[in-house]
Amino acid sequence: MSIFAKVKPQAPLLSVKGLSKRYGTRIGCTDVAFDLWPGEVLGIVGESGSGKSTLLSCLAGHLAPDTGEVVFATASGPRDTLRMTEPERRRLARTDWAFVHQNPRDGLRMGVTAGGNVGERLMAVGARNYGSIRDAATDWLGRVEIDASRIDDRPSAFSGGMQQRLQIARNLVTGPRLVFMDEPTGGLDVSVQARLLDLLRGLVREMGLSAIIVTHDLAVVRLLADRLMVMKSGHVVEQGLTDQVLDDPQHAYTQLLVSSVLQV
Ligand SMILES: Nc1ncnc2c1ncn2[C@@H]1O[C@H](COP(=O)(O)OP(=O)(O)OP(=O)(O)O)[C@@H](O)[C@H]1O
Repeated sequence: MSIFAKVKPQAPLLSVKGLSKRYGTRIGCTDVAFDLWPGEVLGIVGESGSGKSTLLSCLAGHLAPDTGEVVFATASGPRDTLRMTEPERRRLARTDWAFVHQNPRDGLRMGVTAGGNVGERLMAVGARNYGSIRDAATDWLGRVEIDASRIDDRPSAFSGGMQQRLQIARNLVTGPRLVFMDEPTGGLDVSVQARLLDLLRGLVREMGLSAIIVTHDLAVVRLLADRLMVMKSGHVVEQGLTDQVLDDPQHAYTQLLVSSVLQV
């Protein structure tokens, strides 16, 4: 291990303060605040309707919150992404961020080949050489355990697990600095989930990814997340190191969440 490995970076990658979103009188999420440090994986858990998706959508710029700030460490310094122009935010989403949807159909272009799905993301950030784009696509298909012989197949010919792995390749090929994931293993068979989780864990470690993962599955955060945030009725009720929160939950709701899983 490098002697620098344990030195904390000087600035958070993402710094969120006072983030709130209402739908009319209903609370989506309220007064959310946290820092995400480079290389850190944050899990957001909570029951259905607790505000996880609302929060993730606000963080990723898909939904405008009512109040708050989401400061990202851009290459030219910290910027509040909520105060960026739409083209600026779109550029950031293309170059620095990635978003893995629960349903791969929302994150893939189903009419484009597997190789095209990966390659077009490289082209969007300026790659032009056909040969090296195809090489990178082949390499990434291999990294997500899709046989190179499938490069010219469309995702519609893939299984659900393969589609999700292709979506991950499409998102990671450009080396994003922050990855948002919305229930990345949801909707898959248990054995397929386990394999995908294993793959994701390998990639997260190998690439030193910073990620925010929304899930209702505590096994996913146990394996992937360094830190955990527990939400209930739009509020963050507890946050801390994943093992600490899961092994010694302080809030009654977290205790219930953890014990209900253990009883299954
Ligand atoms: N478009 C919308 N219009 C009105 N209310 C909404 C809308 N989207 C979400 N809500 C409400 O906001 C609250 C938080 O919902 P959200 O979808 O963020 O929760 P969640 O934790 O992601 O749930 P799930 O795990 O079921 O996806 C809920 O009360 C929900 O009914």
